[in-house]
Amino acid sequence: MSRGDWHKLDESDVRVRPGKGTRPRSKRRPEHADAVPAMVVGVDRGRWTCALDDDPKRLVTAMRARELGRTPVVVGDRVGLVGDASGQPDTLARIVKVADRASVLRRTADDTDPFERVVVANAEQLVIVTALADPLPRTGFIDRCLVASYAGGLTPVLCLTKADLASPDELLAAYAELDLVVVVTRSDEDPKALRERLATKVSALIGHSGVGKSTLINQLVPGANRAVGVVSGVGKGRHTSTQTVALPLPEGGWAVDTPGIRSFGLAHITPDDIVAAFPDMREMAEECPSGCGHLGAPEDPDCMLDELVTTGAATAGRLDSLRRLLSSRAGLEEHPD
Ligand SMILES: Nc1nc2c(ncn2[C@@H]2O[C@H](COP(=O)(O)OP(=O)(O)OP(=O)(O)O)[C@@H](O)[C@H]2O)c(=O)[nH]1
Ligand SMILES: [Zn+2]
Repeated sequence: MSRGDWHKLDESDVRVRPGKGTRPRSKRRPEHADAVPAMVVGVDRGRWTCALDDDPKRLVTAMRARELGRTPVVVGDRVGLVGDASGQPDTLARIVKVADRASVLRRTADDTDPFERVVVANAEQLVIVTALADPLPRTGFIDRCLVASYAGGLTPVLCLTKADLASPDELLAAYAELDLVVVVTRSDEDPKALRERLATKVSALIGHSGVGKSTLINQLVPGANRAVGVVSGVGKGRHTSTQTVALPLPEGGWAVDTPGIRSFGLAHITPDDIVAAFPDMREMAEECPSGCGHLGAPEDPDCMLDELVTTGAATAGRLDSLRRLLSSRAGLEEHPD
């Protein structure tokens, strides 16, 4: 908002980002000065597998301390452990602290579900795995993943698999204006570019069944033994694993496999959450009427983002790309994935 506009301010103009799950929790917790730091790498029926000091060789099984109540603790969470953290068989540590999250990959059961679940915490990247053929790529799915990553504070990486079957050119053109990191892979070649992209970082991988995500993870993580399924019809495959799990990369960092997650409800995300991820647009969006959905005419005829194109600050293609993402959020009734 420019200075001259101050007199137009009303309370609804005061923009407070709705931190939601990312807000620091203020619940009173006992101090545990002796707690040791660890990262959650797996969750199974009330037991959390944690890597002490992020070391994949020092795994400890833990339970959630009573004082944490029902605080969700998910893969990627940075926790503090007390009790027996030796990792010996039949020992159990206790999670007494959960650090504020730097990013969250959330989902809801569908767009109308008011309950959102964090599925991965603190991932720096979201790798959106999409096959170029068999099954055919779905831009609706890619767009929804992009929205979820922008809103959750993750950097999206588009990974186009099965390049031996089809050319990536059409998809690359469709996403060119978004400045995405794109890597193209095929199973008969080492995924070097992706490997380099993931090194030392925590990255969540998401993709429809059959796109080759398990094949990729097996290439990236020796010994991961992710079951490779058989594609049977468009987007259908065999599901062998359903647990989200962080797998250690030989280069350092973690690949978080999210086998059960193939869709996102985006009900909790506002248009401003998405625009905030576009540094060249967010300032202008502050000039928009309050409640602007930034879609442009006819939905938002007074949206100021068109001004960026008029003045040459952004290309029409880039604004169109942003608006396509915004409408993938707005199109609540259409939920193809
Ligand atoms: N032609 C070709 N086939 C591939 C490639 N990558 C994977 N496939 C095949 O695609 C099928 C599905 O691969 P998966 O790795 O199981 O796919 P996924 O995404 O893990 O699927 P789910 O295990 O069902 O979640 C398998 O038959 C693979 O052999 C590739 O780059 N090219
Ligand atoms: Zn607007």
